[in-house]
Amino acid sequence: MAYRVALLGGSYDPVHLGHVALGDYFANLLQVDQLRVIPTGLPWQKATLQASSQQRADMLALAFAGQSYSVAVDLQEIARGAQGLPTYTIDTLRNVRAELGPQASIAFVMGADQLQRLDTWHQWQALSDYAHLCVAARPGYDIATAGLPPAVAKAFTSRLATPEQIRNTPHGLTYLAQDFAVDISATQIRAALQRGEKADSLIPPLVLDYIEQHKLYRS
Ligand SMILES: Nc1ncnc2c1ncn2[C@@H]1O[C@H](COP(=O)(O)OP(=O)(O)OP(=O)(O)O)[C@@H](O)[C@H]1O
Ligand SMILES: O=C(O)c1ccc[n+]([C@@H]2O[C@H](COP(=O)([O-])O)[C@@H](O)[C@H]2O)c1
Repeated sequence: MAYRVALLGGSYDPVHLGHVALGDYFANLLQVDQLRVIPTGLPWQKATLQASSQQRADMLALAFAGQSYSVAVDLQEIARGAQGLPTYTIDTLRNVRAELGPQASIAFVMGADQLQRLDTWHQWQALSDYAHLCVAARPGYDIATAGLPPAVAKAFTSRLATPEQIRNTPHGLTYLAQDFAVDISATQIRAALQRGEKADSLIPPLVLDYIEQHKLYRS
């Protein structure tokens, strides 16, 4: 049987329980051999990040420690960022495809907020040449295809598939987890921490300890 991996890219400033739930959801749905979490290096569409690359990677490892499935933190985007190269998902997918070979099932996971702006991503129409696109609904973001840019709606709905089809195909299909509903964002957490609140219902305990030890997000 071909190798199966789900990729979960993000800024993770900081990682939160929404990310862990997202990883759990698709790791189980797709019965992956590995969940690969990939912190961005230079996320060109985001304002400056507060935590360093090392800190974001450290927090990710703590957040996903002890899951029942295999998890790896992939530092390739941080390495490219250190060379001054912007983080383009297409580059990451090309690298993972070259690493795992043509038969592996590779699923790139994102939230509904990113699907809504997928047509702004670098070479977005080529993403499906390398991976499946798996999207989770997110409170506050309309996932109905009528709310998507027409080209995204067309590309996404024409390739909708079942989890089984995604598990058994290398790339090119889409999936929408409409029942996913976790109302947590890193923006909300940064604001809470800045106000001196603990945000302990939103962040894994080991990540909260790390944030306190390193005095992150206080200003
Ligand atoms: N609560 C959530 N529900 C569904 N998807 C989510 C959720 N939180 C994050 N994601 C998805 O996880 C990926 C990484 O998200 P990111 O690290 O930017 O977190 P964020 O909470 O969206 O951060 P910020 O508030 O700083 O924009 C993105 O694809 C995003 O859509
Ligand atoms: O490739 C792009 O141009 C691109 C543009 C915006 C976002 N992304 C990716 O989408 C993922 C989630 O991004 P973010 O900003 O929500 O953390 C992360 O892996 C980013 O690198 C990718």
